Parts: sequence; C-alpha cells; structure tokens
Amino acid sequence: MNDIKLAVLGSEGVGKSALIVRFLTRRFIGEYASLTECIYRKRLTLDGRQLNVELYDPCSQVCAGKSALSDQIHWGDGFLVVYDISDRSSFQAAKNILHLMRETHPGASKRDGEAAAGRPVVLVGNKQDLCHMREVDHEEGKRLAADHHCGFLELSAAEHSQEVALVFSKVVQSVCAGSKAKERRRRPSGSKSMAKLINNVFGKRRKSV
Ligand SMILES: Nc1nc2c(ncn2[C@@H]2O[C@H](COP(=O)(O)OP(=O)(O)OP(=O)(O)O)[C@@H](O)[C@H]2O)c(=O)[nH]1
Repeated sequence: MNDIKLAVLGSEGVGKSALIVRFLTRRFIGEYASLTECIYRKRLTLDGRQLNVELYDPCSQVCAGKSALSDQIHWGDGFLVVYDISDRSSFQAAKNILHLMRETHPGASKRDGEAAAGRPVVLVGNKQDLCHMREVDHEEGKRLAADHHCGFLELSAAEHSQEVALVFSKVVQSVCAGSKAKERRRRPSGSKSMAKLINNVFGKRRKSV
C-alpha cells in the first residue's frame, strides 16, 4: 500500500489543523481557517518506501454529526483522535468517536493501536502547554486509550514539533505494517504458492501402488 489516508478527528478547536500544519510545515501558526474541510497531501519516505499520505482535516462546524463521522471513519486507514486536555467536553467527544469506531467495526482487532478493524488509532491529548488549566488527567486519557486498544500520548502542537512528527509517522508505519500483515494472510507463502503452480501445470501427483 503506497497511498495512505489519515483522518484527524476531534471536536471543535482541539487543534486538529494545528497538528496537521505542524506535521506538514514544522510550524505553529496560531490561527487556522476552519470553515472548510481539507485534504492535505504529503509524500513520505519510510523504510525506503515512497508513500503518498492524505491527511483529512474535517471542519467541525460543517462536518458535525454521526453520519459525517461515520463517513470519516470509513474513509481513513489510520486515525488521530484529538482532545484538548484543558477542555473536558472535548474529551467526552473523543470518547464518543472511539465508541462510534467500535460500533462501526465491532470485530475490531484487540491488538495495541488498533481500535477500528485493524486500522491504527492514536488518542492525542493536545495543548499540553496548558497543563495549568488541565481538566483531563493524563491517567484518564491513558485509561480511555487502553479501553479502546489504541495508542495514547499528550503533546502540544504549539510547542512540540518532534513529537507531532513522530505520532503521525507512527500511525503511517502502523498502517503499512497492518497492510503487509493482511497481505501475508491473504496470500499463501512463496513456497506454497509455487507448489500450487507446479501442481496446476503438471497435474496432481498420482499415488503409486
Ligand atoms: N495553547 C495551545 N493552543 C493551541 C494548540 N493547538 C492549537 N491551539 C489553538 O487552538 C485553537 C484551535 O486550533 P485549530 O487547529 O483551529 O483547531 P481545530 O480542531 O482544527 O478546530 P476546527 O477546525 O474548528 O474544528 C487555535 O487558536 C490554536 O492556536 C496547543 O498545542 N496549545
């Protein structure tokens, strides 16, 4: 898989655009246009592989509601679910998104970082620089992530350039690893498929009497 779709989800004002812009430009700008949804594109080289990454930044005002969210969940190969550590209501919204992911994909894998049917999810507590106004404990975030078998970290789009880059890269890496594993499960191993091919060409071996 060389085309990877990542959706950054979360309620209004949690810093979705700030995280994406930080990842794309390494800059924190402060104010972002938020009246339209956007898909950004970035080419990445990971383990020598060229990847085309699409990043979906929904517009919370326009794309609110369960059906829009379901569409976003179906669209993505991997997800960042973001809340603002200084805003409890945004944590509740993140919880609702994770619940909806579980409802949408009841057979979701129980492996770490996979809350949506083998598609990696990381729960991100943003605005860590506002910890003096904290409304959501680190432990609460960690527990919610564990309940939903997804990754977790707190960071600040305003202050942490490396951490932001790392979390996006980690999701991309997990998507690639997941798709490779799926591919392996679908295809028989090299020697087995070669045996099958030989069998098809020369016919089944007859038992000697
Ligand atoms: N202090 C602080 N402010 C932040 C951080 N990240 C984003 N913000 C601010 O939070 C506000 C909302 O950020 P956005 O990136 O527009 O949030 P959003 O989730 O994309 O918002 P919508 O598009 O309306 O859904 C802006 O004023 C940002 O400057 C952060 O890490 N720390």
